[in-house]
Formats: sequence, structure tokens, C-alpha cells
Amino acid sequence: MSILTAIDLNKTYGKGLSTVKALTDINLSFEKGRFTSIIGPSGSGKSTLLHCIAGLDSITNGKVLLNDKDISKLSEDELSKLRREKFGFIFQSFNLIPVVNVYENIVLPVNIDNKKVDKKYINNLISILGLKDKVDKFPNELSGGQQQRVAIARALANKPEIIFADEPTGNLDTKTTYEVMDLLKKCVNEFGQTLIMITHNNEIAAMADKVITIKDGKAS
Ligand SMILES: Nc1ncnc2c1ncn2[C@@H]1O[C@H](COP(=O)(O)OP(=O)(O)OP(=O)(O)O)[C@@H](O)[C@H]1O
Repeated sequence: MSILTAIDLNKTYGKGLSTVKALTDINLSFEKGRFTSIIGPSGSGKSTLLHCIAGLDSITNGKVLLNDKDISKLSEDELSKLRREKFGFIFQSFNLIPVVNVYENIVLPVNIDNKKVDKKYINNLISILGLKDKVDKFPNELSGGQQQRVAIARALANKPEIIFADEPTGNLDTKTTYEVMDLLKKCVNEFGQTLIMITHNNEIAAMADKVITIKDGKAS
């Protein structure tokens, strides 16, 4: 069953002479509870696609359906609620809050929604990501790889239906990369979450149930 569908999706940046056509007539569907990887050359439109289907960026033409609902028609408030409740994001830049500790950063999305923190689940995430002895530290006391792991735990804290990831292991060493991939695959295979991930790493791309290639703003 498809959870997310792009129909005739087009994205153009800018106006007048300086326009850039980033995506052209994209028709794709993402299966619920599956891992889809997105590969393609630099500048081909991968991040633009991810941002458009995740409701982070407006689209120029077409539709983006979440189940059967066109999310490209939602207001900014409705979109931000949707993203908070149903989506988890892992980007190359971690966007951690510098003034609160690692634990507070991780549970932030749960607290924003006034939900109860599932301590067992959060502690399991912390332990799998090797952050047990870092929970009281502040982001600037951690290495880049450690900060990325905190960002991953935060993205998963709300048990999102869809995890959008843009090169999530780009800054990690090989061992941590495989640990993180094991965790993300577990999210898909054991918890039924949907994972959509951009990667430049062919080995990681091959772990997916489906691989989409973007070239010159077109999908194949
Ligand atoms: N905010 C923006 N304004 C104008 N053009 C943009 C903007 N963001 C991206 N682009 C352009 O859109 C095209 C697609 O960029 P995008 O970042 O989606 O590619 P990518 O495949 O993710 O690249 P990379 O692998 O290097 O991250 C590029 O030509 C880029 O320069």
C-alpha cells in the first residue's frame, strides 16, 4: 500500500531569468512500511524531492498525497502539525538545541506535543545509538558523529510514520554507519515505519526495498 505519492510533481526555484527547474514531472509512490533509497548525482534534485514530498518546501505544480490527502494544499500551520505528528527528519546538519542537554534534545518533539515520554523506548534508542554516557552532556561537548546520533534519536522519539533522511550517515564512521542502518532497518521491519533516504553510498542504497534514481530532476 502506498503511503506517499507524488503526482506530476514539478519544482522550479526562482522567477524570471534566474529560474532553475529542479524537478520535472515526478510520478512516484512510496510503500508503507518499506525502505526506499534515493540516489543520483550531485545537484540532480534529490534534496528538493525530499523537501517537497515532506511538506518542507512548496511545489510549483502537481500533487503530493499522504495516503489520499493532498498535502500540497495545506496551510503552513497544518503542515507543521502534520510534520510534527507523523514525520521524523534526519539531515546532514543536526540542528540540535545548544542550551539543553542530549536527553532534553532527544525528547523535545515528544514534549512539544505534550505527549508522555515512553521512557523504555527512548532509553532503548539511547542505548542502541551508544549515547548512554552522553545524556547529560550539551551538544557542543560531542563529536559530529555523536551529534548526528542524537539527531537520529530525536527524529525517532515520536515514533514517526515516515522517516525522511538526507545522507544521515554522511558524517559517521563505518562502524557507526552500520549500527545506525541496523537501527533504521529495525524501525522499518519491526515497527512498520516508512523510511525514505537519500544516500551517496551504493552499499547503503542497496539495503533498501526499492531504489529510486534522480537524474536532471527526473526519476527512474
Ligand atoms: N533554494 C534554492 N534556490 C535555487 N536553486 C536551488 C535551491 N535549492 C536547490 N537549488 C537547485 O536545484 C537543483 C537541485 O538541487 P538539490 O539540492 O535538490 O540536488 P541534490 O541532488 O540533493 O544535490 P546534492 O547531492 O549535492 O545534495 C540544483 O541545480 C540546485 O542548484
